[in-house]
Amino acid sequence: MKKFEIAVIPGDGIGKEVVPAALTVLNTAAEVHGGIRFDFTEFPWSCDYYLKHGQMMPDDGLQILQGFDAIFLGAVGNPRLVPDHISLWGLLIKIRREFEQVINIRPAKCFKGLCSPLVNPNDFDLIVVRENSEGEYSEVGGRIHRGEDELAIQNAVFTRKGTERAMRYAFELAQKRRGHVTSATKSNGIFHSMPFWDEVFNEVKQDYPDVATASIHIDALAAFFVTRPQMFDVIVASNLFGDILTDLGGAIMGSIGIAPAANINLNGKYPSMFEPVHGSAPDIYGKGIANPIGQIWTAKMMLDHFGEEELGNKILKVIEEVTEAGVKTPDMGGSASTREVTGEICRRLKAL
Ligand SMILES: NC(=O)c1ccc[n+]([C@@H]2O[C@H](COP(=O)([O-])OP(=O)(O)OC[C@H]3O[C@@H](n4cnc5c(N)ncnc54)[C@H](O)[C@@H]3O)[C@@H](O)[C@H]2O)c1
Ligand SMILES: O=C(O)C[C@@H](O)C(=O)O
Ligand SMILES: [K+]
Ligand SMILES: [Mn+2]
Repeated sequence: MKKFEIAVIPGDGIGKEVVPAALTVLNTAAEVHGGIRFDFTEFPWSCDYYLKHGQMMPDDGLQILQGFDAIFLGAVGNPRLVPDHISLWGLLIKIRREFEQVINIRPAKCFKGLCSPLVNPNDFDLIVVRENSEGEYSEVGGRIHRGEDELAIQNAVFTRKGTERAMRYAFELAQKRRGHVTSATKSNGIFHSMPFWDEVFNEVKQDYPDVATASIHIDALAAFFVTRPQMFDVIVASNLFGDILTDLGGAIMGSIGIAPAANINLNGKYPSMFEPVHGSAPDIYGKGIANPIGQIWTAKMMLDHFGEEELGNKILKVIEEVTEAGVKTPDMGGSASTREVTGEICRRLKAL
């Protein structure tokens, strides 16, 4: 029996609804498999925790997490209680950074049974490789002269190491897929970092002559996500561009509530973290209607990471069957609850 030790952080808002749903599916998947087991250890780190303790996680939080095979997280953020930059940098981004989860992979594809808002919802199947450790997400800068003459400076940080690492990951992924990488750039408007990004891309691509490439400005690229998403295979993007593109990836699938993500530690020193693209959705929290598919598909990505691709593929297949059968939450145009969608996924998984 293979055993996986998973640290579970439901976090805030609908994280507390979709994480338990995904754990139910994971337990069902383990039953179906017969040879694996999950040990879940839950941590209450969240904005509620912050209100009680003055921090998003305890001082030794990272030390505690380090011993696990993976971290399974829901969402972080409750702007009514804690400013977003405090809560995210205190938990989600802290873990990404300290655990050197330098790549964030976020697939999007045309899904059976989903109602895409696209006029021409052509078959598309793309994956965004988001640089996850630097770029526009930086603590370098500051604010002075509070008041009328206030000034805010936010520096972006692009290292050759981080840029090249994300690009190489994208090329290697493309070699296993349809052999195409698109670089998301903005070297017409961003004077230093994006020309640098382009230079590194042009260097790195020389090492992958079997992979075709394109370099497209992020504004045009965003439009192409809507008008012809089928043109993309792998897209490599900076931290912020990748963030924005992947909400859009969710939207063109039919709902941001189904988009999955994986924060990957490449050097094996720390666990990787699995959390969907969406946030804590305070507008629907507590109604029992959050779409659990993003979190469940994220669980599938965790299984892939563990080398259990076959089981992961079964989960994805069942998710598609369930949406095709019309068991969908309201964000996808259905009327099912989180619990009903989860129950149907488990039922079909057992019946496979
Ligand atoms: N990775 C993360 O933990 C993460 C990601 C994004 C936002 N956030 C945080 O979440 C909070 C809310 O942010 P936001 O409103 O910008 O983004 P959001 O993703 O939480 O919500 C955007 C919209 O999508 C809907 N939505 C999201 N997930 C859904 C699901 N599973 N099922 C059905 N509908 C869903 C919401 O109801 C809302 O209308 C903020 O505090 C933000 O900082 C956290
Ligand atoms: O900005 C972030 O990275 C937080 C959230 O929007 C995400 O996509 O994970
Ligand atoms: K999330
Ligand atoms: Mn985001």
